[in-house]
Amino acid sequence: MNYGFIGLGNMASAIIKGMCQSSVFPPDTIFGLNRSSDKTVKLASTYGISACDTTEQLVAASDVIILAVKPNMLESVLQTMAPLIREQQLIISIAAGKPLSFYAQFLPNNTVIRVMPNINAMVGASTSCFSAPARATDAQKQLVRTLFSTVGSIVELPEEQFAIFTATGCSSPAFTYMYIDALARAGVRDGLPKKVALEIAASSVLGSAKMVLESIGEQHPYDLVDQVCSPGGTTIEGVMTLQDQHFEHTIHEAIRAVMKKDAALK
Ligand SMILES: NC(=O)C1=CN([C@@H]2O[C@H](COP(=O)(O)OP(=O)(O)OC[C@H]3O[C@@H](n4cnc5c(N)ncnc54)[C@H](OP(=O)(O)O)[C@@H]3O)[C@@H](O)[C@H]2O)C=CC1
Ligand SMILES: O=C(O)[C@@H]1CCC=N1
Repeated sequence: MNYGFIGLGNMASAIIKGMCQSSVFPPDTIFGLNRSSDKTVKLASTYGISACDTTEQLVAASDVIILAVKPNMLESVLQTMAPLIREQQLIISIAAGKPLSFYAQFLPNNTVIRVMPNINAMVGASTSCFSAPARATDAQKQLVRTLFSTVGSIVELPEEQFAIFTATGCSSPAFTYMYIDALARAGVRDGLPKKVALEIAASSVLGSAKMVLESIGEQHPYDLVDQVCSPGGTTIEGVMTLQDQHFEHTIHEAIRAVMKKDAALK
């Protein structure tokens, strides 16, 4: 089975890295095509994947085609692909916003599966989901699970939940990076070197995420908050300041803004 990536930016590079580092997907089964050739050349030399110069070459070589261009490039990519595609080829798209019905306009005879990974795929820690049409076979869905398991975890969701998964699972790393940097910056103000402050903040966030994951169903996150807040202590001052400053509401509004933009991409 051969795999062809169209678009070799941040996400495709992360997925190709995961595939090549697994023992499941040999590099000689992976093909790549990018608008500018520098990224193709780099991935070919780093991982040993095959570089394609044209859509014709990539489509001819691939059993599974992974679309990893920005949503605004999809229409022209799909128009170029449509006359070249064979019915048995599986299409996987990781683009935000575009529903399965969008792809069916261009490729009515092919199975298209939407996958939403996140940028933590770069370190093998993506939280991913996929939505498949009724026509998708169990083997096609299993292939998607196997492929994206090389860069983290993956669950199947109904397409109605794809946008909120994208916001809470795949846009949120940006918010979390901002939070980590804000903690570190505050540490710098009080004398910590930035590198040390970042290590402390990121490590604390990692541990906190582990605590939440290991207590789901047993303790509410606010039970954990209460365990940090000593009566009359220091942390409660920070917690109440965050509440006064609408910390939670700000996060909710950020997710709402992501959802609004996602809907506009359709
Ligand atoms: N970044 C993220 O956190 C996530 C992104 N996504 C989705 O993944 C997709 C890719 O995002 P990301 O990797 O961040 O974006 P990038 O901009 O890093 O990568 C997109 C790549 O597509 C290439 N490209 C553009 N047009 C064409 C074309 N016609 N043929 C071949 N290659 C083309 C670009 O080439 P060039 O080098 O010339 O610019 C670029 O390398 C998007 O649809 C996004 O919604 C999904 C989950 C998370
Ligand atoms: O910002 C974006 O459009 C993509 C979708 C999820 C993360 N990044």
